[in-house]
Formats: sequence, structure tokens, C-alpha cells
Amino acid sequence: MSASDEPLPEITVVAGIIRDGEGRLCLSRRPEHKHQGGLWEFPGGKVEPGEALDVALARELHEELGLDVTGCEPFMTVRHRYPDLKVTLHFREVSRYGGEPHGREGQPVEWVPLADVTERAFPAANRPVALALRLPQEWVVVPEGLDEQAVITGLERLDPQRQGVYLRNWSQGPSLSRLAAVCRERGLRFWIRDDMALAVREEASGLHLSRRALMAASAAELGGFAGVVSAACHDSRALERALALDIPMAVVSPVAATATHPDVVPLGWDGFAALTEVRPLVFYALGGLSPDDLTTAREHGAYGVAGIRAFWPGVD
Ligand SMILES: Nc1nc2c([nH]c(=O)n2[C@@H]2O[C@H](COP(=O)(O)OP(=O)(O)OP(=O)(O)O)[C@@H](O)[C@H]2O)c(=O)[nH]1
Ligand SMILES: [Mg+2]
Repeated sequence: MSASDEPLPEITVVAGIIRDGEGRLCLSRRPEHKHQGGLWEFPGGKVEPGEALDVALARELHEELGLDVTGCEPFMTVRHRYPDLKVTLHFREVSRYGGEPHGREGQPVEWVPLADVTERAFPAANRPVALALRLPQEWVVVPEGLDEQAVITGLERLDPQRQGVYLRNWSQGPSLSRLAAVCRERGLRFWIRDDMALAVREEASGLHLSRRALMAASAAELGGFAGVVSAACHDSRALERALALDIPMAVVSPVAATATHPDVVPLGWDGFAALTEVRPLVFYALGGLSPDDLTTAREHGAYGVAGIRAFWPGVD
């Protein structure tokens, strides 16, 4: 058997997203002699056979940083194939800990402001995580049938820390400039549908491509956009297209049955997990969900949840 026939070793890793009171992130630098040596990382390490993820994370962060972790929740999961290794990386948000992190194995450890995180050199598997850190956990689609004032009232009630907004059919309407101005004033991240020139003009945080626009787009054109491009995906064909275009974010639907598309068979969480597995994108789950589904979504490969009525403020 030649070396190329040998199956790659596979490991499961858990790593912590640790923040201080100012929102800075704790990063450490991998020792030169280790796998992906010299690169920055979220502290953590290999999960032992039979070990629960939160137990493994608490153990690793105690060994490496001297921290006492008492609370953590799923952030996102990335599966990546290095030339010499397959890794499943479970990133978890560390919500409660005691102690001040310090490099107990001699490794450099730093608190890095969020805006500077992407300037650090990370292992290739970390790419979706570095982006997800800058994205909202809820992606709110403006409902149909509202008048402009009702949309503005809703936008003013959204929480810019946690929520971003997709202007969908308002993207091509006469109110766009006014709505975009409200978003910019509030620091609310917003996506515009299909039209890159409009997204550039309005300084949108993102450009969201419907299936038709996704299939027609070119990588050269999208590469000129400074914001985050996302794609509407219902199947593996669309996801492969998004990957080929180097699009970093996908909104995958429908997870559950929805009133918007009663004739479409929902993916279910298993179908969602199967579609998103091994694809290095930041995924949002859409379709019949509410903000309460975030943890379930994250356990199935998503970073965030998306929706219309259940996410829009002031609609009962
Ligand atoms: N901890 C951590 N590991 C990462 C990240 N990204 C990434 O690709 N990895 C990979 O995941 C694996 C983590 O293993 P590790 O070397 O930290 O394992 P460990 O702490 O148990 O160390 P040990 O094997 O020396 O006991 C490495 O192959 C590393 O290259 C990351 O952000 N954090
Ligand atoms: Mg480690």
C-alpha cells in the first residue's frame, strides 16, 4: 500500500472562544514544533475518547492557561482536512470562568481586540470562525406587507449586538436609502438582495444572493465587494456553487416546514447537518425557526439562526 492509500488520522478537538470584559479575545500561539506550529489559535486541544466536550474544554483550558471554566455553550463546529490530518473542531463560547489566562506551557497568550483578530495568521480550519466572530447570531428577514414606517420602527428595535437584518424586497424599493441610513446610524449590520452596486452605494455589510443571482454571479465581480457575500442555499448544488465562488456565508433552508413555502419538503436538522458538513462556510439555518433554536442550530453545524416573523420585533 502506498502512503497516499493510507487513511488520514482523524482527531476531535475542542477550543474556547474566551472574551474579557472589553470583548477582547484570548488567543495563544502554537509552539513551532507542533502541528500548524507558529500560528495563532483559540486555546484548546484533543478530546479524549468518551470525554464530554465541556469536560474536555475545561481540562484543556486548565492545563494550557490555568483557567477554571464553569460554563460554555456551542459556538460553531468546523470539519477540515489538512494534508496530514482530518480534524473536527468544536468551538465553544466560554461564558463563565475564573482566573487570568497565562501560557502554562510557555506559549505566548494575548488578549486581542475583535477588529484585530483577522490580522493574525491562523490554521486554515479557522477561516469560518474568524468571520463568524464578526457576524450576528440572528439574521432577521424583514417581513412582507409592512409600510416604510413599520419597517423603520422594527429596525430601531433590533439589537445590533446580536441581530443583523436582510432588507430582502426592500432592497430594490424607493425606501432603500432611508432604511439603509437607519441601519448605519444604529450600527445594525444589513444585507441587500442581489445587486452589488446598490450594496456598495449604501455601504451595506453584506450582499445576499438569491438562487438565480448565485448561479449567474462571477467570482471576479464578487471579489471586488468589501462586505460579506452570502448565498441562499437549498441543496448541495447551490452550496458547491457558493464554494466555487469563494462565498463565505450561506443561509440554508428550509429546516422546518414554513408558511412561506408550504410545498417544499423541509430538510430537518439531520438534513441540515448533512448538507453543511465538511463545507468551510458560516451557516445560518432558516425556515420555521425561532431565536430559541440557536443552540440546536449550533449543534447541527450552523453558526446562526435566521427567520422572518418569529424574529421581527413587535409582531405577535
Ligand atoms: N486548539 C486549537 N487547535 C486547532 C485550532 N485550529 C486548528 O486547526 N487546530 C488543530 O487542532 C489540533 C489541536 O490539537 P492540540 O495540539 O491543541 O492538542 P493538545 O492541546 O491536546 O496537545 P497535545 O497533543 O500536545 O497534548 C491541532 O492539529 C491543530 O493544528 C484552534 O483554533 N485551536
Ligand atoms: Mg492545545
